[in-house]
Amino acid sequence: MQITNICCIGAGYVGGPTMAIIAKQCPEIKVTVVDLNEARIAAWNDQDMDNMPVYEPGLSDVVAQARGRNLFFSTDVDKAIDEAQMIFISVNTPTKTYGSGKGMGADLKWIELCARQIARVSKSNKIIVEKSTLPVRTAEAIKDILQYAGNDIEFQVLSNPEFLAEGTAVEDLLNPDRVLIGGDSSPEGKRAIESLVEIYNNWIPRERILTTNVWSSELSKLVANAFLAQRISSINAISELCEKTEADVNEVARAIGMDSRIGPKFLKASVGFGGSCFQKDILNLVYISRSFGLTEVADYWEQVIIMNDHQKKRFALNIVRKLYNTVSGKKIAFLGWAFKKDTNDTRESAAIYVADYLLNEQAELRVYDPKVVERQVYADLDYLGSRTAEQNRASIGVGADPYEVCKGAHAIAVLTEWDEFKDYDWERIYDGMLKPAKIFDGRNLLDADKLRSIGFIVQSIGTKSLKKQLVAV
Ligand SMILES: NC(=O)C1=CN([C@@H]2O[C@H](COP(=O)(O)OP(=O)(O)OC[C@H]3O[C@@H](n4cnc5c(N)ncnc54)[C@H](O)[C@@H]3O)[C@@H](O)[C@H]2O)C=CC1
Ligand SMILES: O=C(O)[C@H]1O[C@H](OP(=O)(O)OP(=O)(O)OC[C@H]2O[C@@H](n3ccc(=O)[nH]c3=O)[C@H](O)[C@@H]2O)[C@H](O)[C@@H](O)[C@@H]1O
Repeated sequence: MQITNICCIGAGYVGGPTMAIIAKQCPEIKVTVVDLNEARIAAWNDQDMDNMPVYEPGLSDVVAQARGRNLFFSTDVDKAIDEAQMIFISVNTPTKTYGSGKGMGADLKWIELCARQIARVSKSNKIIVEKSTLPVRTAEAIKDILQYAGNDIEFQVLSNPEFLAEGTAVEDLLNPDRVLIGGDSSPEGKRAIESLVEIYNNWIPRERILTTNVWSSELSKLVANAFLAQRISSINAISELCEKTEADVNEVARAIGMDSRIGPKFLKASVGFGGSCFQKDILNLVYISRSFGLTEVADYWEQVIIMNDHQKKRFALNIVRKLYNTVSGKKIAFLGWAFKKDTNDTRESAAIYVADYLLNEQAELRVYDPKVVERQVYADLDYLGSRTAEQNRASIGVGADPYEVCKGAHAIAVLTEWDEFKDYDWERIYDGMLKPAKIFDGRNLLDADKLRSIGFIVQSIGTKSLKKQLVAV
């Protein structure tokens, strides 16, 4: 089927950028992105590109090019469903916070609501595309709901998981390693797969478009994220060993990464991975494995999360230890709050958990992040529920000037690897701090030797310098 009208339910970090790129690359297809969240849709439609709800390098240009031509953002979900031949479901699938599977399984209520709405509104045959990350066999539930709608409409359900990383979404979407499409092996299923292949084939070579059965596609997405996160937990585990042995984790990562069987990517030791997906998707994998009675499999993958939690806590406790075992009333400046650079997304950011530990120790925190606004920092802490909103606001401040944020601080903690941090006037920052001025670099981002020559005491993750500095402290 030649697709000329697409709708995407969910205008978030995936729905927005993904559809913007399809609209850019396929000017003959009308793409409508819908969401229940009116403020979000208004922000996507804002003429001032600085107000876009998702910050991604290069995205505002893509949206500016296609919006109003063949890319539309709307809250009229029914109308968009009715008109579309192909409907992407790109809604949130967070970890469940209640009932059975609480804290482990994916909450699929928004997926089910979409399926019911599609079943209710549709008057013509449609291809439904799972873009959200879903537990394996979710397509079965979606099919059930659609089939029992009783309206004699033919629905094909495809799985087309998204592999973009935030901060590089535009680049990843324009030039993906692969596109994965899972579908039925029936003639109708194959035709549906082919319709989606044709869309991607407008800019992605056919050999990079992989087609599989639905279940392999659904499961591959969870597995890809689990493997990526596992590499980070592996190198973070080694970072702790490096600190005890005077090995340098950067050197170890380089040495092992040059083995082509291991490869150099995703070996950067850090304060711990964050983001909306790694933890949720691994927990989901663990939950599914346990539900099949696969205890060893579940335990194996759960360790990736346990190690990540340990790394975040270890970083925070180290700050306390190096500030003479108390941070009560001490000012600590946070550089970065986003879960990685080049995004305004803070979901599951390591910064939130490090802040929470330090606030429990009665530290006074000041935060600077180039893209995260004050209300988001408060919302993230309030969501944890560790203390009241008033208490959070009394002990953490957010500033728009990094020099002001660092002024009078006992220590600086680098939580996000924003490039601009490297280029600051570090002598000026040093002059404004209490002495000894300490930097805890959770991203191994800064030039530690240069900072030391200024007078800072620098603690990086997994480097021998940590031990040497210990002696100095
Ligand atoms: N954030 C990322 O980088 C990636 C996310 N994913 C997956 O994509 C999915 C979406 O993730 P994000 O875009 O980050 O989530 P998000 O939370 O940014 O966006 C989801 C949007 O769906 C809307 N929504 C929920 N139910 C709705 C309904 N019934 N009708 C209309 N709109 C509805 C919400 O209002 C929200 O704006 C998740 O399953 C996630 O695991 C996959 C790859 C990358
Ligand atoms: O399903 C998803 O949501 C996406 O999850 C990740 O993308 P994302 O979370 O946006 O960003 P990553 O670059 O993977 O970084 C995740 C976290 O790991 C950290 N990280 C990454 C790499 C590394 O070597 N070390 C490290 O600590 C980052 O700082 C960040 O906190 C995957 O990389 C995407 O392929 C996937 O589509």
